[in-house]
Amino acid sequence: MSTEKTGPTQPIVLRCPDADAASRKVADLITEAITAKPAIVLGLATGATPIQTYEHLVAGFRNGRVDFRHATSFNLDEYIGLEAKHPQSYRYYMQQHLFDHVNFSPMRTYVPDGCADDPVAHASAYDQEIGRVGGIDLQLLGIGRNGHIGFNEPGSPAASRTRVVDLAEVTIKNNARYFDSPDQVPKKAITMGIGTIFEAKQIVMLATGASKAKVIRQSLLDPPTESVPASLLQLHSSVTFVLDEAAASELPDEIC
Ligand SMILES: N[C@@H]1[C@@H](O)[C@H](O)[C@@H](COP(=O)(O)O)O[C@@H]1O
Repeated sequence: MSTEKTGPTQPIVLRCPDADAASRKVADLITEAITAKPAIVLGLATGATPIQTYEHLVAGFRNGRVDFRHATSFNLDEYIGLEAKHPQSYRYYMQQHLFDHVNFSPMRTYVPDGCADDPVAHASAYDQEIGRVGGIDLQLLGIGRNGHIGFNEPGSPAASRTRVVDLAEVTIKNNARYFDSPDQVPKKAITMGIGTIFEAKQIVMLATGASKAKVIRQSLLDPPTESVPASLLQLHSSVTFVLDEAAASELPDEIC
């Protein structure tokens, strides 16, 4: 793996041989951050991509390398209309892949409530809660094929806050693989805003697989634009893209 600042862009790019190495690298970055600040505030992501990272963190917890006792976490997003016990809810995902296996205090794992009576008020309270604990120290991100981060679809304002959003057609189609049929995919979600994400002190973007290669190239090399939300990350002062070879395959050699 090689490390280098990219030319015209701000992010650091770490290119790893495969998805497992990239996932392990992200788990190591999170472990180092928790070791440096046990009462860390983490921003966490869902999707297929970070599953292996969570597996490495669970293994690290079991062998005593990482301790979540004093940590707090805020997840990026949740589908509107899915209860915590719905197998496709992001709360369920987080319990299944991380929270049920490590020693986070259950009082300090925040995921937006997709069944809140007043989702608009809930989203705004979620944003305030992040501020109340002092902001996110390290935010983990994945990326949608259209460049979305969290559920900030193309066109989301750079200054947006945690809010209720409509999912893009392509996102509904893509996420349909997790549901019995496409019409079961919720059409709305609560997501941290791009402005909320930008307040994190450090951001780690994990992307693996050839299906992410084009949007990774756009995000790192094209001028930052709200049409590709992840490209706005070029404007953040502390972003690391951790990529496997496949996701990095459209980047010029000099970047990695
Ligand atoms: N809201 C999530 C995002 O936070 C995630 O980054 C993205 C990519 O998912 P995957 O890792 O499965 O490609 O999909 C979802 O829509």
